[in-house]
Amino acid sequence: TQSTRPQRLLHAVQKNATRGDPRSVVKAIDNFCRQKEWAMNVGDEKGCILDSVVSEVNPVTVLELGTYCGYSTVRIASLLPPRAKIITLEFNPDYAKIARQVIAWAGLEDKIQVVEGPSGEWIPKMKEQFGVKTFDLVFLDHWKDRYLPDTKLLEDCGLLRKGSILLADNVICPGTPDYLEYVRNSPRYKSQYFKSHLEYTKAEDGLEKSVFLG
Ligand SMILES: CCCNc1ncnc2c1ncn2[C@@H]1O[C@H](/C=C/CNC(=O)c2cc(-c3ccc(F)cc3)cc(O)c2O)[C@@H](O)[C@H]1O
Ligand SMILES: [Mg+2]
Repeated sequence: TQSTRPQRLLHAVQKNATRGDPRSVVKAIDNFCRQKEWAMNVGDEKGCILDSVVSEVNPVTVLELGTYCGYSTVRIASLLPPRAKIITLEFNPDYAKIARQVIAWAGLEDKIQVVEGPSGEWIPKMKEQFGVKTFDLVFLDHWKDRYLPDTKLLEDCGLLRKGSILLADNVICPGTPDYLEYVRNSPRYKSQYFKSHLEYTKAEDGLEKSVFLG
C-alpha cells in the first residue's frame, strides 16, 4: 500500500539522522522537505526565530497546539532546561503515531508528552490531568481558525499568567486574521510580528509573539 507523506518524512529521519541527536533530526526533516517533499513544518528560517524566543523565555512548561510530525516539538524540546516539559496536542492519531517515533529517534521522550485529541477538549483538563498551573510558552500551529478560540479558552481556564508568551505560526500564510486582530488590539497583550518566509519557500509568512499582561 502507498505510504503517506508523514511516513516518508519519518523514514527520512530514521535513514539520515543520528539517534539521540535532536538537531540532526531537525536537519534531516528540513533536507527532506527542501529536496523531496514540502511539508507544513515551521521549517528552518522561522525555526531560528522560534529557537531565539524559546531561549529568551527559558520556559519550564510549554504547550504546543498541533504536533503534526513533531518537527517543532523536537526543535523546542532540544532547547529546554533539564526539568522543563512540553505538552503537545495532536488530534489525528496517524500524525501522533509518526510524531512519537520522530520524538523517540531524537531521544526526547522524557521532555515531551504527546496528548491525542482536540485542543478544545484537552485545554480545560490541563490542570487536573497534567498538574499544570500555567504555561510559560504556548506555540500555536494547528488549524488557523482555532488560534483565537483556543487562546480565549486558555485565558478562561486560567492557564496564562502575567508574562506568558504566545508564539503563533502562519499569521500571514495561510493567515490568522481574527487572532492577529485580537492579540494586536487587546489591552491584555503586547504583540510583536517577526517577518519571515513560509517554510521552504520565498512566500512571506511570519510569527506573532504576544505577551499576556494578566
Ligand atoms: C479540533 C480542531 C482544533 N484542535 C486541534 N487539536 C489538536 N490538533 C489539531 C487541532 N487542529 C489541527 N490539529 C492538528 O494540527 C496540525 C494542523 C496544522 C494546520 N497547519 C496548516 O494548515 C499549515 C498550512 C501551511 C500552508 C501554507 C501555504 C500553503 F500553500 C499550504 C499550506 C503552512 C503551515 O505552517 C501550517 O501550519 C495537524 O497535525 C492536525 O491534525
Ligand atoms: Mg505552521
